[in-house]
Amino acid sequence: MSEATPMLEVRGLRTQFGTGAGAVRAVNGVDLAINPGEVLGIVGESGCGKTVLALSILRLIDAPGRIVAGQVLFEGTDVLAMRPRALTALRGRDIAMIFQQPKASLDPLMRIGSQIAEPLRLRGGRSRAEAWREAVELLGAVGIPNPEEKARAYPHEISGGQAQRVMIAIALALRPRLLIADEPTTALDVTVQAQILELLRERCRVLGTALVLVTHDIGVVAQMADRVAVMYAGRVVENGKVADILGQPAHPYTRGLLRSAPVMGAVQARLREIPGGIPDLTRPLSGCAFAPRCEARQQAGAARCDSQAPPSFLPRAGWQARCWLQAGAPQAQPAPEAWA
Ligand SMILES: Nc1ncnc2c1ncn2[C@@H]1O[C@H](COP(=O)(O)OP(=O)(O)OP(=O)(O)O)[C@@H](O)[C@H]1O
Repeated sequence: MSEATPMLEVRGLRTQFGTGAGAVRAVNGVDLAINPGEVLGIVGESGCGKTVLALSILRLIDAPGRIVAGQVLFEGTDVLAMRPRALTALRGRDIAMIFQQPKASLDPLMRIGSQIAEPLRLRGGRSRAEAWREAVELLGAVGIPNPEEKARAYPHEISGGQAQRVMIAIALALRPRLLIADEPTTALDVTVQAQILELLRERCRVLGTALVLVTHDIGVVAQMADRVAVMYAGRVVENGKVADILGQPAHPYTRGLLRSAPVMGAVQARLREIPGGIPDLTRPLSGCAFAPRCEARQQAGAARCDSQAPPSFLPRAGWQARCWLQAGAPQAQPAPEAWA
């Protein structure tokens, strides 16, 4: 962790889904911290629990899902214990969220200007005219051409990229302290993805909003984030500064992700997928969840990997990795209890 006091702390979070086959442990003991104004990337393969973690932070998990343990402390107050009224006030005003499918998140029957103006009027105390004027300004700030005219358009009249720009304007209209963006560019044409990410980072920087960016693409993390949490099978397996972790990953899973994606313009001869798939999350794990796919475990023949879940080690201050065999293990110290 950096020395800053975290704005949001997730402690021991567990979210499960009841299914006929047993409880899916989608988030299985996550600890995380987000500092004011920083960009935290959450990365991992499909199904490793990123979306469920993001939704759990805002208590947006529907049945058969249930948060079964943990705390989500926003500026010291546990979101999981908040009463409905406080929770409603928190969402959108303090913490906002944007999703993968911008068009599905917009109201098809409402002009886009009104969709931005509404929260400004109802929750930001603006008059109708002020809210509309600000909505037009915000459309301009997120790069919508002819914002006055576009404010009167309906969602079906704009492109997917423009819809995501509108969602960013809506999410940031009330200047939240934290924005959670779940794969915000996955549904968009590749040509606009980089522009939208750049816009997101720029708007958050201007407003001093911290950003949690959920992505399966470690290249996006390299481009955007200050810190990264790498998730595998419902857990954070490595967590720290992007420069440390992408420069010298301690966890074999992080190394596998890096090998399977082009990063920071590095010239790579060949991309290699990590063989195998994520484990069945209904089964209790006896050792490291990644052990069956882990090259380092195969080379070292470490039986401990199969029988004991690794605690967090600290390769360096502010850097945690859950691996018995991590690079630099001799210097690595077990993490304090809160992170173990
Ligand atoms: N409603 C649900 N019922 C049962 N299982 C669920 C439900 N929603 C999610 N899961 C399971 O929880 C696990 C984590 O899913 P999650 O969507 O968080 O993964 P992800 O890392 O965000 O992947 P993706 O990038 O594909 O969205 C998966 O095994 C998924 O099948």
